[in-house]
This record gives sequence, C-alpha cells and structure tokens, in this order.
Amino acid sequence: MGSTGMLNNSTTICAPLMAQSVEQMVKDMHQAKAEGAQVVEIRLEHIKNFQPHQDIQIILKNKVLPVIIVYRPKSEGGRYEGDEQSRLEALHLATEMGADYVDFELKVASDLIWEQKMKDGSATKFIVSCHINAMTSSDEELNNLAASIRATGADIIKMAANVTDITEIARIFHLLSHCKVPIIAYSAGERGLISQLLCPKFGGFLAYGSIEGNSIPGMPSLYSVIHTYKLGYLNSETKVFGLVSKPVGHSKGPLLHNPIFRHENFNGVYVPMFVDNLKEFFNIYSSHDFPGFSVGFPYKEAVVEFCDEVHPLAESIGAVNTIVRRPCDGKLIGYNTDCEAAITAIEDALKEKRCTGNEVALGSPISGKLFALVGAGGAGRALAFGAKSRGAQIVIFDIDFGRAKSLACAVSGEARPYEEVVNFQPEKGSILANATPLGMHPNTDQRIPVAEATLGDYELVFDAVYTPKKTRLLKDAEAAGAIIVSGVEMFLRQAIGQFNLFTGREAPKELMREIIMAEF
Ligand SMILES: O=C1C[C@@](O)(C(=O)O)C[C@@H](O)[C@@H]1O
Repeated sequence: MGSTGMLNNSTTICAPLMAQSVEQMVKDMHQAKAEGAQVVEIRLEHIKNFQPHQDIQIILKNKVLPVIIVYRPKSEGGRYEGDEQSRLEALHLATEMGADYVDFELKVASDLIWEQKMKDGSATKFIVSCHINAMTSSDEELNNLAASIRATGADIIKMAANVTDITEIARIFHLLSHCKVPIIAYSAGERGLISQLLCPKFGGFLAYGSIEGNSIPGMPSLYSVIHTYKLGYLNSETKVFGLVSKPVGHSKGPLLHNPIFRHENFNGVYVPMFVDNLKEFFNIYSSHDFPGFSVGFPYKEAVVEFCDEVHPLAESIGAVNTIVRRPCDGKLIGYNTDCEAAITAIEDALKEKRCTGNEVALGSPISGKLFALVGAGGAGRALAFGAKSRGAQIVIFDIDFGRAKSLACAVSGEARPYEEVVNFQPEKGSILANATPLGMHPNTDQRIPVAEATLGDYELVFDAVYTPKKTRLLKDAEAAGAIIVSGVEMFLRQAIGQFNLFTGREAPKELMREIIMAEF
C-alpha cells in the first residue's frame, strides 16, 4: 500500500466494511475508494450465509483497493459465533487466494502464521491483533506485548484499546512512536478520538474512517479524516491544537480551524478533546507538540487555575477560553477571546442599524443601555465584563443565584432571581443576552423563559448558542421585531482571536467568515 500523491506521511486510510452480502461488500469497496480510502477491511463475519471459498473469491476478484480480511469471533469483539476450525480455515483460504492482508487474533496467531509463511511464501501480510486496557497497562507492558505479537511472525501489530480517559491515549502515542515495526493502535469512542485523528503524527500504520451512510460507532467518517482533519497532511512536526470541553462533539471549531491552518500553510491540526479531569489532562499533554487549546463548556472558569499566567482581561473576567503554551518556557498563558467577540458582534449590529437610520454614532451603542444577561457561567462572565467596559447597566439572572450575585458584584450590576426572568419588564431599547446552553442542538425547542410579550421591548437579542444558527429565542425575538445576533458571530470572532494567538499570525478573517457561514 503506497501513499497517494497527497500524503505527507506513511499512514494509510482504511475503511472497515460490514456489508451483509458479498455483492454489497464489493459495492462498498467501490464507494470507499471513491471517498478516498486507500485500503478496505472486509469483516467477513457480517456476511449472511457466508460461503468461504466463493465469497472470498468474489471479493478478491473484484477488489479495487488492497484488502484486509478479518473474521472476528464474538469473544474478540466481532460477530462470528461458529466453530473455530471453520473460522481459521476461512482465514487460511483468504491467504491462499492472495488477500493483501489477513488479520489473526493474537491467541491463535503464533503457529498459524509460521505455518502459512513456510507453506506458500505468499505475499500476504499478517496483522496480529489484540485488545488492550490502556488504563491498566503501563508503557513497559505495552512494549512487551508488542514484542510478543511481533514474535508470532506478525508483519503488522494491531492493538485496539479501551480507554476511560483521554490521558490514557498518551500511552498509545508513546507506543506508536517507539515501535520499530508497523503498528496500528487506537481507541474508539469520544475519549479515544484523538488516537484516531493523530495517528499519522505518531507514525500509526492505519487510520480508520467509515464510508458515508454506514457510520460506525466511535469512529470518524472517511469524509472527516480526509477533508476536515486532512490526515494526509499530518507529520511528526504537526502542532496539535484542541478544544478542551465536555461534551465536545457539537463544536464547529474543527471545521473552521483546520481549513484555515491548511490555507495559511501552517502545520497544525485542531481536534476535539473530551476531557474529564483538567489537572491530569494538562499534566500529561505538556509537551510543545500541544501548543494551544480552546476551552469550552464547562471548563472556562475551572481552567484558570491550570494556567501559569492569565491575561489581565481574562483574569478580571475569571474565565479563559484560549490557552497558549509559551515557546520559550512551556508555560500556559490563558486568554479570553469571547468577551470582545460577543460585545463587538452586538455593537456592530446596533451600529449597522443606526447607519441605516442615519443616526450619528458616538461611542459605543451599548453605552448607558440596560443589558439583561441570563447565565453567569464562563460565557456569561465574558459578556458581563464586555458590557461593563462599554458602560452598560447590567442585570443578571442565573439558576444559581449566588453565582449571579457574585458576577453582579464584579461588574457593578444587579442580580435577580432566575424565576423573575419571565416577569422582567425591560425599558424600551434594552439588550437581552442568553449565555446559558438552552436551545443548543439537540434541544432546539428550548429557550430562556423570557415572556413573549416583552421580547419586542428589547432593541437587540443576542444568543451565545451557535448550534443552530437561529435558536428558538432568536426566532421569537425576530418575530417580535428585535434585532437579533446569532452566537455564530461570536463563535467566528472568538476563533479569529484564537488563530492570532495560536499562530502569531493575522487571521484571514473574510475566509473564516465564508467557511463558517457555509456550515450553517
Ligand atoms: O464558546 C466557545 C465555543 C467553543 O467551545 C466551541 O464550541 O468550539 C470554543 C471556545 O473557544 C469558545 O469560547
């Protein structure tokens, strides 16, 4: 398996195929090729009424890509429940018929491979696979396991790991980068995703992606590994940026940052990082390979204590959404790009209206206005400090009244109990901002409980939620006649700020706007 011209590394993109008929397997193989796969893994155990000789022959005769034959028993995470002898015979048959790769499980591999190698001296390469528990296996144990797999005569080692925390993936990276023979090692699932996306950086032999219309739980799609994360461009020098959040799958960050890195010829990749424990995460991923992070819900406030230095604006807000590792000493510096992003988005929308109404713009259009803010978490704090800096009068609601009070105190505003949101009567021309996650995909029918009748009294309504672009709150506010500003605008602007901090370069703003608008 060679690389296609585009590749910058030796990792091959593989599509596992699990069709129920041999004809469909062949069709899926064509589809996988059209979608950019370079090899397919044929899971024989999914074929109904499997006829080993005939079916393997059809697959190999019609193959348009190199083929890995797998016939996995239930005990090893597959579906095969028949007798072991028949299973092994089918794998031998695949070898004799010239499959490019045949996968044997470690427990049966040893004798079989040598026997097969002696017998036919065929060109088939042998993958020997096993499951590992990354939490309980030390680096040394994993190295020893790799050596014993190699001793079976394996050409390629494969380890599928269970991880319970993203920090365990570091052991997989260690294994990939230290192993002298071709190795596949990864973990499925949200917490394991970076093992799949970063394997070209650490020298993994295969990266997996599912074909369209046949998604595989815990595995990225072929489309995303090739087009979003552009795995073909990764190499050992690639810098890894990540969104530290929980949950993390909703973020549009990878769709925005990755194409911009490529466009700017910047050797970086931006990946979702599902983090459970901030302290352990920053302890483990402490090298210059990981020079920057976005910070999302719910960690924007908690992360402050893990920064070595915090920019004065972020410090006064008490929330960090961007972290940069200083090249000279590796220290983590925390910033907040949310604050200016949200406030300038609101100001620009008000200015635009004033321009069209021929009003003369003096100072910030937010100055002196009542700014009703719902949500006093990380995003809410950024909005409150931004509004304060522009001279607004701030009223804060939060389900945690204590949290609302402490933010109100910090911005010389007023805290009100959350139950009062529904009766709150703003003066005409006020601004309403939602900084809670209410209305975020998939709960798109939710919104903060502001009374329908008062929505039209706000001059402008802003929602920090950006999936969907027009939340239920914004739809209702628009219908009531308010100017609306989507969280997409804040998202874009905070990401522009992050690009500047991550790379030390000026972000291509218009291109970033085009990319993100095309996503909605
Ligand atoms: O609030 C957000 C959104 C975000 O968490 C995301 O979903 O990509 C990324 C953060 O940098 C930003 O402050």
